[in-house]
Amino acid sequence: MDIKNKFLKVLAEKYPTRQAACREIINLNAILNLPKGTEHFMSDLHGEYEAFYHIVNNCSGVIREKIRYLFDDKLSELEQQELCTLIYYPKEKLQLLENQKALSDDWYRMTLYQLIEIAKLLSSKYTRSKVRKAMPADFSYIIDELLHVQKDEDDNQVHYHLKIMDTILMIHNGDEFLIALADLIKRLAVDHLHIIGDIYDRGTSADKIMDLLMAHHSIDIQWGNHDVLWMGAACGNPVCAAQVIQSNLKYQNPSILENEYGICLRELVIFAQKTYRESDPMKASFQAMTVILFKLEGSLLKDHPEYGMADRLLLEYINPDMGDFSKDGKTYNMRQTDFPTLDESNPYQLTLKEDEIMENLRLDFLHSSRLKEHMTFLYEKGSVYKVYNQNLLYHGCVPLDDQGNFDIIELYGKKYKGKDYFDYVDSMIRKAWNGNKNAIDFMWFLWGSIKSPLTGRRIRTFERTWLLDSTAWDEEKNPYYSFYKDEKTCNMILRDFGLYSDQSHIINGHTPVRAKDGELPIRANGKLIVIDGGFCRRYHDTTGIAGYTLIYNSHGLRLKAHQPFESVQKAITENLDIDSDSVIVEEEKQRVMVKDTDIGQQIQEDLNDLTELLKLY
Ligand SMILES: O=P(O)(O)OC[C@H]1O[C@](O)(COP(=O)(O)O)[C@@H](O)[C@@H]1O
Ligand SMILES: [Mn+2]
Repeated sequence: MDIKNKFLKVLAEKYPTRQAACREIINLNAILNLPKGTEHFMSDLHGEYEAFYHIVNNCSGVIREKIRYLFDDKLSELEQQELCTLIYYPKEKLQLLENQKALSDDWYRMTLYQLIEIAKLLSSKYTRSKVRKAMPADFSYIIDELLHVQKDEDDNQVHYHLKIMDTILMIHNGDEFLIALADLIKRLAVDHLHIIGDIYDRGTSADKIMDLLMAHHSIDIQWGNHDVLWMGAACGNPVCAAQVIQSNLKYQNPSILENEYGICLRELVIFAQKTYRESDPMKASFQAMTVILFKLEGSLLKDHPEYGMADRLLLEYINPDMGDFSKDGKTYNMRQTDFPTLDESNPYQLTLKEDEIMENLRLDFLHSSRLKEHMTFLYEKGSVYKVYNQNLLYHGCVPLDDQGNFDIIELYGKKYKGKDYFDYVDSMIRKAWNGNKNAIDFMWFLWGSIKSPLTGRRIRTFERTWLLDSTAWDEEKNPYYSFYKDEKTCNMILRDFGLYSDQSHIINGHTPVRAKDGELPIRANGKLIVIDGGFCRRYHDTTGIAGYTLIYNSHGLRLKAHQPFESVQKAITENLDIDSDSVIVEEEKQRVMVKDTDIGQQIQEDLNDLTELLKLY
């Protein structure tokens, strides 16, 4: 038997009769002709758990739009807003309403009815089976019934549904039912979530974001430079670990290290207080860790001349006695002038104590079970880039040369560019997780190099931390960031990744969009979209808004520009939502259906096989 017949024989086991095959063909064809599910794109979450949690709950403003669409002439602005909050935070809002004695059977009846209307609207573009699978198991039968009211002559169905509602209320199951409906609504509003990198650093609670992402029904992640830094630390790279600790100390956020990931700073704090003049323990620890960081960085870069980052060997230019820094005939004053552990004849050597402290910290990263859980998830759902429904997603850049051509990167006797380079980097990141020493070291290159697809900048932590003269802080950017405004460049990149369609876009994170200076997130005649979510509070002054998220549904692409978020507490008590303006990036001439998507392609292949099988029956 040839391979094809063998395959059909296996398929025949699944569809043993002509009718079984026919039924599947009809079902699959039906699915192909439904509108595509909604994709949401977010990036640069930077540990801002509350703002992220809110955007996930309000589905980038989509819930608000649906409520307006259904109830604008029936409910006041305030009532609509209350209903929104109830969907976003059902448990908390119910508690609040109960405290205010605002709950009654009539309220439940009216509210549950409204929620069912919203769920009906959102479920209309999915198959009944898919919607049912999305329902919380305890209520799936009842919700399924209620979503499919059919009017008959005597209104029997309506009567039947009223009875269902009465029973729910009689046995005081209204809260659970309401929560189940609110969850279903949010689940249906976003079919798939893309996170285009930088979950970690700056904000306080990246770990809580990770917990939330792990509970999401459908998600992919493109690693950002900050994520890869944490991944490097979790793989056992001491330089990555030192950088993670240094920047979290800078942001006065030792809690994520100590309380969430069990990385114990005690030894470091005691050592720093004993060794440095600074009296504040956190500041002293920051100074001690910064010195350790640049010593480790120097040693690693000396081991790896192939990274081309020797310009980062900077400790040797410090004059510890003068407390200044001289290089290339220029002398700079320094923010830190106390260097008790720096040996001028051997500046990159850790002292015995520094080495002992750092080794213990490195082991803490390596052995933290919560970190392992989160990193395993990042590895499973993540990659350097993703091609999804004809779009290309990545965090940083595709390295280009000064002429705007793909830069050729030579590593270990091989040359890479474009997609091949991305694939190489992806494989190195995975090797690091499997303990390959060279790959573990490489994680530092990916954090700091102008040729790293995740970073694309010459990272200058040394200058930014220590030199007072801010003209030395500028981080040169990869030429990509000037050429990516050209449609030609974007098309060149897309083609390299096998994307030739007019509907293809590059979706990029990493760079805050300065909306207040009139900067737009859309580049290259619409071919490239930068969607830094701008969750990071520290950047709000520079950008003027909180940032952007992107929505791709069957009608096209829409950007949502979000105003800054106050707090979950205020959202619940005062119904404060994030105000979001919608900008249409591209409207599809024809509605995009499942048949036009990646899943549609798979279904079409299944259909072809089934049609072959049918011929044999
Ligand atoms: O603004 P901070 O937190 O001081 O960090 C500055 C550093 O972060 C970076 O901006 C990288 O972070 P992003 O990827 O979020 O831009 C570096 O370029 C820079 O050295
Ligand atoms: Mn970034």
